[in-house]
Amino acid sequence: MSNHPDDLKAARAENRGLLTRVGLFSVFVNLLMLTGPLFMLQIYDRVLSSRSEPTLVALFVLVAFLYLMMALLDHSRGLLVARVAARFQDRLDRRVLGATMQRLAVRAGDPLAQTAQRDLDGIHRFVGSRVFLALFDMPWAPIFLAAIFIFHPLLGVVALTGGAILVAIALTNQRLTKDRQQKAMQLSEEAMRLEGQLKNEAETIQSLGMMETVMGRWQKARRAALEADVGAKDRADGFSTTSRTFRLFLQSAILAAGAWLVLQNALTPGAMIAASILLGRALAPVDATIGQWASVQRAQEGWQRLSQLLREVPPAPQRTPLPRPDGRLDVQSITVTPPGDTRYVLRMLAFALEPGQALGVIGPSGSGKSTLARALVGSWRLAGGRIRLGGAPLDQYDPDMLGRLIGYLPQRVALFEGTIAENICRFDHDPDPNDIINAARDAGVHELILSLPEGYDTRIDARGGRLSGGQAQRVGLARALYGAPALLVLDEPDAHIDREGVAALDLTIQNCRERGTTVVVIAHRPAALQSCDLLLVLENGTRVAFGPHAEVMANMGKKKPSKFQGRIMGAAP
Ligand SMILES: Nc1ncnc2c1ncn2[C@@H]1O[C@H](COP(=O)(O)OP(=O)(O)OP(=O)(O)O)[C@@H](O)[C@H]1O
Repeated sequence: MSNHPDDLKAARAENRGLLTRVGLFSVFVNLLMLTGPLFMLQIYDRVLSSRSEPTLVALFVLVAFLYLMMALLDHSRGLLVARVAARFQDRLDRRVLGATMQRLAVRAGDPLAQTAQRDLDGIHRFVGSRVFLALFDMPWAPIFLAAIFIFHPLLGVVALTGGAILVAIALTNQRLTKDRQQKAMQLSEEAMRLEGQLKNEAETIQSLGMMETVMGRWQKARRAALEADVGAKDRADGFSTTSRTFRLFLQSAILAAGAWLVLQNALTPGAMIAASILLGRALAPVDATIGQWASVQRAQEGWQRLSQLLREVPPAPQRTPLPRPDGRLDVQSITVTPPGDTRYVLRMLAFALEPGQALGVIGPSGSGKSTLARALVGSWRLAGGRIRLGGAPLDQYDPDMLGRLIGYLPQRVALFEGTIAENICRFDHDPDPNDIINAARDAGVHELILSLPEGYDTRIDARGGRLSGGQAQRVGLARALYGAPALLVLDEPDAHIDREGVAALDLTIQNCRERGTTVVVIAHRPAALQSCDLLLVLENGTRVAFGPHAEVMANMGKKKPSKFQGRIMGAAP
């Protein structure tokens, strides 16, 4: 567990000044709430008995002024909490999305990361709402109840007993609705996740004729979420109605008790009415909180989940900027386990490359090639060993800087909504157009981009838009080459390309090598590895051969060929 300061608490502390003001305004608003009961007292006990019209007018003007003040203060605290909520969200937006991305990059589908942004929204909505203000009014309930005691102890006892019953209803509500609400939220999350997946894979679903079945699955998930939601709402509504009705009944009960006391000449009619109003004021925040309990709970649980996520994904520490490294790559006995897993997928793997060398990595499916690529680009942490680039361990580089030093073409190329140029320069704020064009030239995709209607300014969507799989992969290669990285890691760059594309790739690797860029290429087809001077063979996460390309191939040929070796040796370029 990290010992970095809790981001949520820090964001809350930043708003302490505003929240203190909300508290202060709440003091005055609650004091001004006494206007109604006091007015009532004066009308019944002073105006009606003295039959003085000037007193009535004076009191009325005073009351109008006090109510105006109360409205202004209440509105001001409403404005303040809206700003607190906005500031809180703005302070945490980047941090939460950053932690979400960091977590999802290594643990796809992580539940904490999936809900993080919605949790932050839930807190934002709660803090900016009236029910949040009700929490500031809550401490005044005992004071109002004590004031009722001053009128008459019997009224105080009625009010206190009623208040205790209402609090008991609130606590029971919390205990009994919690599980249902959690279940409803969880099912709704699942349905939303499924919906997101369906939208992303709409094309595949349609072409595989899966529309009916997946829609059925989705509808089942939605119905389950709806049913749970209705169940949770039913129970919450039951409590809310009980609490509201009981509060109204209590006001009548206190009026009845007051009337009885008036009949006994133990109380004035003004005090009877004032006590009833005071009771209403005292219990209003409890009632409001019960009515909006779902949003209170959502915010509370969201806070806990967010707090756990931010604790588990601390912000990247500030690194002393290192000088730009050369392409020396030293992989020192690394052991890698996939995030959230305990299996070793790479074990004690070691090799070293000099600037300008190119290493081809081959091995059967599941042997750990992509895992090596992820470890080399620093996206998967090492369980043991070290990787050094230009002499410095990868974790000593600033992550963004590392991203620029290492060009990476993942197995599944993901492009982003924007122009081709923006995609190549990774949405750099102030890119040098020459760097973009050079990267595209190096990737052999410049001519192709020029042939598009708007050239480099052609807009594409997340799926590549009008680009074919092979074209998207070459744009991905240009993106990897942008900024002349010190190390280039290509994971199956030949997956979607034809013979011509393979020749272009070969040229790209040669050019990189001449510039001193170290290249690691993972490929199934030997043709894609022609310009690699070294070969690494992986099997079951361990190194079974490493050395000059020709030597490794020759040795593999001498051994009794395994199914995989046979494929590699026999495959035509
Ligand atoms: N995110 C993950 N979580 C858990 N295990 C994983 C994860 N990604 C890969 N693995 C496991 O790690 C092992 C190595 O996978 P890797 O993707 O590195 O193989 P590969 O050699 O690149 O295979 P291929 O040639 O099919 O792409 C496999 O057994 C795989 O099941």
